[in-house]
Amino acid sequence: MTDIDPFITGLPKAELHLHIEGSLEPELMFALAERNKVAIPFASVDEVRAAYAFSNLQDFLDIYYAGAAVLCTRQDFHDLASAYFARAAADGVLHAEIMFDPQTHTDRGISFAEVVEGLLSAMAEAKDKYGMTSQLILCFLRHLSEEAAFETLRQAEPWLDRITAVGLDSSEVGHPPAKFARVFAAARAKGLKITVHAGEEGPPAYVYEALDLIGTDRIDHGNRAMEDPVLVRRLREEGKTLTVCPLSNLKLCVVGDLQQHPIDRMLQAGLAATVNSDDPAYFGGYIADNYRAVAEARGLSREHLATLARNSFLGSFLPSEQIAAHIARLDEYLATQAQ
Ligand code: HPA
Ligand SMILES: [Zn+2]
Repeated sequence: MTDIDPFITGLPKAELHLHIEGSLEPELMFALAERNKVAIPFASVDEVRAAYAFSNLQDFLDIYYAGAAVLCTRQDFHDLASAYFARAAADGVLHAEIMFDPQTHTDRGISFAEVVEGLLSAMAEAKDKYGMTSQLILCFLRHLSEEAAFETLRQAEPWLDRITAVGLDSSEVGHPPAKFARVFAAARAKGLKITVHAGEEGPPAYVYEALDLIGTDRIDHGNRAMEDPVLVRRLREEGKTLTVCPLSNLKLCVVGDLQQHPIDRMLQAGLAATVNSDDPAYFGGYIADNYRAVAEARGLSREHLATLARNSFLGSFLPSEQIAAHIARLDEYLATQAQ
């Protein structure tokens, strides 16, 4: 433990890039497999953890979708999210924007209602227990068709007042944002915000498509935007939030090691970068672990860390009064730390 550790844990922050299915810890995976009588291809928790050695995004996704098969009932989704909120609260998270992948579940015959109602009840509980605010981001799986995404948006209709945004995730290369331009336009017309995974493994061209063809409000990851100075200038000028996930980048070999992670170069370039956990149960750390990992590897100062936390509130989909209230908490915290 270094003296930066308690500063990071206590730092008020928002988590903007978290796949709730990616917070399924092996212990809960086993408990749910038992509860639902679902077979999983692992004999023990240790065996599950040993399987978490990935060389790219697809390696991870194959295991991640297999693990999600234990999630069947509203109670399962509640328990999953409840465990995440407890962990996030301990890491100083005041606000969490939770991505979920309905198609992973509806394609197995689980109803959209089971998934979303379980998540919503855990969100209400997190507000009561920790005062944590949260929002839902419905993600379309980009390896599936445009038609399937439209069908998912249709299924979400009764809950659209409780879903804040739509996102795009899963296998990036070969599935450019352009494939979903029409479904995002339909979602936008229904008042939903938009965030798109782009530039994790895909080229800068996919980031341009997310901006130009989808009008995305945020970019999830965005690492490869750093290859294109014109794109970097545009992201800065438009104040686009990037939801960066350092331990994910390490585990999926987007960076060779954290010493090469671009987070401080992003800040240096004036980009609205944030730090997030992506799939914490699979990548070896929750949000504070991600802050700590880059703080150490890149020698980030307290000012850098405070900027990342500030960016997380500013980039959230909360109404401006709530953003201001969260930032006031951050400023109070920073004032106590300066004494
Ligand atoms: O990092 C990711 N990238 C794309 N899809 C995902 N689904 C969960 N995590 C990810
Ligand atoms: Zn992600």
